[in-house]
Amino acid sequence: MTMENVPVIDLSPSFSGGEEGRQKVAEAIRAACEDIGFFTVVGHGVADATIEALRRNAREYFALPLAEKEKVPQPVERISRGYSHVCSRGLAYSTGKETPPDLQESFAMGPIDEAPDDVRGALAERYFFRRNTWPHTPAGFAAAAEAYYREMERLSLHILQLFARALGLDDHYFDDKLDHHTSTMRTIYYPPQSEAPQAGQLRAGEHTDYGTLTILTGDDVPGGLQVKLRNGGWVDVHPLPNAFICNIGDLMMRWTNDKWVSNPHRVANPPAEYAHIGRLSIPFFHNPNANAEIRCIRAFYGEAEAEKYPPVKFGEFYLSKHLKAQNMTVETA
Ligand SMILES: O=C(O)CCC(=O)C(=O)O
Ligand SMILES: [Fe+2]
Repeated sequence: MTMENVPVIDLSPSFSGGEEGRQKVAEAIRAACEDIGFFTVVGHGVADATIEALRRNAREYFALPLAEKEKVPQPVERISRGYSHVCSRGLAYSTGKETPPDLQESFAMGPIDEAPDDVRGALAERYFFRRNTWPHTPAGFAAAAEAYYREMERLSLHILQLFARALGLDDHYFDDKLDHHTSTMRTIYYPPQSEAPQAGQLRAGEHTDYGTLTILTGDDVPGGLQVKLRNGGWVDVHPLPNAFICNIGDLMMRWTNDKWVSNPHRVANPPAEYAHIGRLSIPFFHNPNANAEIRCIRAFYGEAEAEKYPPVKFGEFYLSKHLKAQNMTVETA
């Protein structure tokens, strides 16, 4: 890895620049994904007002008393819906590491669309297509989150098509693996730290994301996102105004037999003089269909190079990591 900073990529030529524009943007994405695994996008076409409306509602929500926030709790299946309180998860557990839990609270949602036929009535419907539920206050939270989620659906499909091109595949290679996607979105609040964290405790422990692509807006404050370099060092990722930070998840690594890296990242604690500042961040985790089979693409292995990962069904792969991050295992009954 040679990049020490997250590159900024203007997506506008990929919307309006025809074949040449798409190719140019795909090349820039390929360079980032073969290296640091993170890139910032501008020219994405999402209106500032859509981003701001969700950020405002999320801030209002997290400022409510705990009892109010707990009125829409995370369901017993421990899936990404509803409110999760501070210290209810540890992202480093998903990598098998023992740390104190993460200093964050969140409110999560999943697909707005209904379960497809191949999932309806199966366990996967309960885990991936459970209806979203919303608090009464702030009154605009649900609408703002759904409008933003719809924009993320559009943008993530566009970027996945650029991924396909960047990998030398047909632009639509991934389309049929994503047409009933199971993406989730979390509004996360990292509260001010009135006490020093425990040894090894972070706002978000070191991990890689489990899906295809994460698209994030976050406050640029001390105690923010950091990405791990190959030499073991950490570099701060500074969100630009009205831009999104993108990073690839484990599935891109599995599909490409490690040609693309899903890079470890974490959210650091603020230094003591900034410990009174909370941080809001909103990752959209793009995930494929529950039943999509994730196996190394033929072009990425050959005579000399074996497939590094056995084929997995996305739903099973995801649940095992997601539940591990909460010290849980999959319930199969
Ligand atoms: O809050 C952030 O900036 C990153 C959060 C993150 O990496 C995650 O929740 O997977
Ligand atoms: Fe992450």
